[in-house]
Amino acid sequence: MPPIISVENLSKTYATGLPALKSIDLSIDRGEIFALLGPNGAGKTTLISILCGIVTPSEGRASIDGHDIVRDYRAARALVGLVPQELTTDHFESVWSTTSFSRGLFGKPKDPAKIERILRDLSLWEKKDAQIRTLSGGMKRRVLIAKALAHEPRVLFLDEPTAGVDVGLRRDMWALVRGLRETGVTIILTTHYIEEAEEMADRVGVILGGEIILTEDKAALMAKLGQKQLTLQLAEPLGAVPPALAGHQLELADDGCSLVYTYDTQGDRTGITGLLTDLAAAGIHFKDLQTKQSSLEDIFVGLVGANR
Ligand SMILES: Nc1ncnc2c1ncn2[C@@H]1O[C@H](COP(=O)(O)OP(=O)(O)OP(=O)(O)O)[C@@H](O)[C@H]1O
Repeated sequence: MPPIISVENLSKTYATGLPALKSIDLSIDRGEIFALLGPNGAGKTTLISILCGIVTPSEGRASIDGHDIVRDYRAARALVGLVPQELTTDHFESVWSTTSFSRGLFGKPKDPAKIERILRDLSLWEKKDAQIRTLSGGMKRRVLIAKALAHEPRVLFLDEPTAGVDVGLRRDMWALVRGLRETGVTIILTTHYIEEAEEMADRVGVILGGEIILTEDKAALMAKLGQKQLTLQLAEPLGAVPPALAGHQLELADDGCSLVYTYDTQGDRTGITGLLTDLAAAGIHFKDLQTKQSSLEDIFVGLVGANR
């Protein structure tokens, strides 16, 4: 099946002369949850805004379910729901009317049962008649999601969906997004919370300085996450790794006081037992040890640092 979103050679230079996106190529499959990670100013919102028809690209092409986002704007836009980063809602409207109005904007016939379903799924039903200004920040964010879903989009863009949201609500939001995916909606989210991408995404893209520097399946990332390091603090410093230990993936710290062993937590065998046996046989004693798991955050920080 062709990808639901296809982006080719997409660039954006703002009137200020700033190149916010540089020749982006990207394909998003139907039904996947794709997390777009990147530091402030990397170009995430610009990319989403172009795909939603809010910002015009300077170069290149993008299509949503085969509809070109420029030439076939209406058809492309009708397939998309956008939950913006900032809380922009009409404060004096009720939850019900603002959500129903959003559906009407896309020319969809009134469907109170559909709106009710959306509000119930978002735990907003009890608040359907409340003015938006009376809601908490977390509820307002859910109203934005309700509005974005009102016209039954096939693709949902969530720009920083859980910024400023407490931990409990963040987990609720994750469950909600997973539920949406179950209904066949493709989800693209931007986030600064690496944990969020780790928790939810099928695939992760890293954008930096307007360029996508990596897209990878979460499974592949998990293999990277599976790396662990065991650091052994030695009782006596060493000048070099003894030849008897050459078979192990060991590195000696510069001061010779610790040995670092890197291993794969997802492998059948970590090799730790063999290492400890060989260390004892070589007469090497250690006074302390610690292990450290590399997280998606470590990988992300490493990637961003290496590409700056
Ligand atoms: N309307 C605009 N005019 C000029 N420059 C802009 C405009 N909008 C964004 N930019 C610039 O384009 C670059 C990319 O911004 P963008 O908002 O896409 O980044 P982002 O990755 O979403 O950042 P954040 O994580 O801070 O939301 C930034 O340098 C920003 O200052």
